[in-house]
Amino acid sequence: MVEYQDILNEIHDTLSKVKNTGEVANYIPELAKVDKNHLGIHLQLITGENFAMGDSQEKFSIQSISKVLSLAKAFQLIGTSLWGRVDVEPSGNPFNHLSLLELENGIPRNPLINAGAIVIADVLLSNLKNPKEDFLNFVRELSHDDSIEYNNAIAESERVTGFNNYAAANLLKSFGNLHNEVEDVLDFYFHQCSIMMNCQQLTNAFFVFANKGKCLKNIRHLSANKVKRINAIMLTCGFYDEAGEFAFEVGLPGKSGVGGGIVALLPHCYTIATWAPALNPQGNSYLGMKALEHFTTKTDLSIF
Ligand SMILES: NC(=O)CC[C@H](N)C(=O)O
Repeated sequence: MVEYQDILNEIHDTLSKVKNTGEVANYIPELAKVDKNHLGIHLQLITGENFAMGDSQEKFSIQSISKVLSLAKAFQLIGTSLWGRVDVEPSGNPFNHLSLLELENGIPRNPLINAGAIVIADVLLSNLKNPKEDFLNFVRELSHDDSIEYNNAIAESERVTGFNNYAAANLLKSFGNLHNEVEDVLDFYFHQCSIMMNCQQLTNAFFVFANKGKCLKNIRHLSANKVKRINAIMLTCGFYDEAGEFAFEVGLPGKSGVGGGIVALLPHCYTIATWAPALNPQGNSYLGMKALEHFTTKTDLSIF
């Protein structure tokens, strides 16, 4: 029997002695206000048991973690026709890289880099009646939690400094791969990134990817086939130019966000979320990566 709580406590002790060389994201001014010394972990087993450590109940902005949830909704809505507008190859580049997009005629490398997520946002705008409301409801349904909300101050903070994302959206528009107006698509995108969740809520929302498409309450939201594809995209593209490093160190499909969150999962076994706001130079949580490396090494529970 694995002593999960002991392992989480050990990780906390080990990491509290590590010099945290990361920095909080400051290109979105609202995110720069967060204290970099938080550390939380929540573990949700497929059997229903839960284990937690540190600041696992504090909410933070999920940022790019939302890209997996928007992808799931878009895939649920329009199926495989999605792959005509966005590819499924790792980019090997930072999340906001632009030049590949021009070279590859406005087809983003994958749905988890910014340009890809902006195309997904466009798909949702075209296929949902009340896009922001409907998407938030989808996230709430997956998590079984109606308290989940957008953070308008963070969305606005990102909008006024979002020059790179405006560039990506305009490039996509020039190639005909954005059907709605740039301003409307980005308004949706900035809001999805602003969603506030804690580690436990993230493990609940991602349960569907560990459980062949069924959520914690055993309701089917996605087919097992779609979940297989989404997990493959998380494994190969979830950490941008550090996807190889995350597979090597941790060995799980997962997704990070510049709010300092990471969520990862072992199919048929567990979901786990970490929050530690200081980021490494690739934009992934410095201590979160270390915590997950310790966890899969100590438990010997990774996909490999
Ligand atoms: N990696 C991230 O979390 C980036 C998301 C952020 N909202 C951006 O578009 O820059």
